[in-house]
Amino acid sequence: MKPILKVQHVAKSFGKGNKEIQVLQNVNLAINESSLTALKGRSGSGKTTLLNLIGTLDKPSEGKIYFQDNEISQYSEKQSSELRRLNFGIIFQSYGLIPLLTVAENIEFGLRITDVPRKEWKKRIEESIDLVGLTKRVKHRPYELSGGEQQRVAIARAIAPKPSLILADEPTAELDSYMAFRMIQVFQELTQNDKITILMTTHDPGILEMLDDVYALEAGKLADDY
Ligand SMILES: Nc1ncnc2c1ncn2[C@@H]1O[C@H](COP(=O)(O)OP(=O)(O)OP(=O)(O)O)[C@@H](O)[C@H]1O
Repeated sequence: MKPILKVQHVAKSFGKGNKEIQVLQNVNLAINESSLTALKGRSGSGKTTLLNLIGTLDKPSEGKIYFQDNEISQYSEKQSSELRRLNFGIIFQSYGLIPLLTVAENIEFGLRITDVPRKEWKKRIEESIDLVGLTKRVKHRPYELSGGEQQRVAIARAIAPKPSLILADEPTAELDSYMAFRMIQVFQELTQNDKITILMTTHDPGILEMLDDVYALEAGKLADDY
């Protein structure tokens, strides 16, 4: 199978001089197209930092990242935002929902910036809300929802445009074990039916066996044995 995403010898440090913190060291990954992969590791091991580098939200200090054979770690701000807009769906730990908009409007807002034709928006909104099981909450605003429901809206917003790559930071953190299982099943269906590649971070040992690949980060390095 062909990797859609390659991370080669990536290092990341923050700060300078004696305040420098080395967060990632010599990370190498090859993520296959249409696979569901997790990065696991303790809090502070560098999972979010690595996801941010892959999502072109930050640049590595060393090494290269390729998406569909393009070296995206070299992209300008403009190229990066275009790449994210058209190819990536990002689920942040903080959800990033817009408080004044309803569930459906939040998802529509996500679709607006993509190249999905307007006539398809309604169907995409309905489908994605149905997939995350929030049909009865369409007209609610984020503050009227539980943390887990908000997390599912963030998932629906990322999947509605059917991007090539979904990067999901702890997408099941707020969900109970049944709902976490359901969401991973949805991710499996997206990889199989829509050829979407999904890279997620997780702490949850209960879902690891549902994934195609699991990489373990330990203090900024990929563990040999995972
Ligand atoms: N902008 C930054 N400046 C300085 N240090 C940072 C910055 N971002 C992250 N770090 C440090 O990098 C380390 C890894 O953080 P990161 O958020 O990637 O870990 P994580 O594995 O995602 O943790 P968690 O599971 O708690 O989200 C932490 O020690 C953190 O303090």
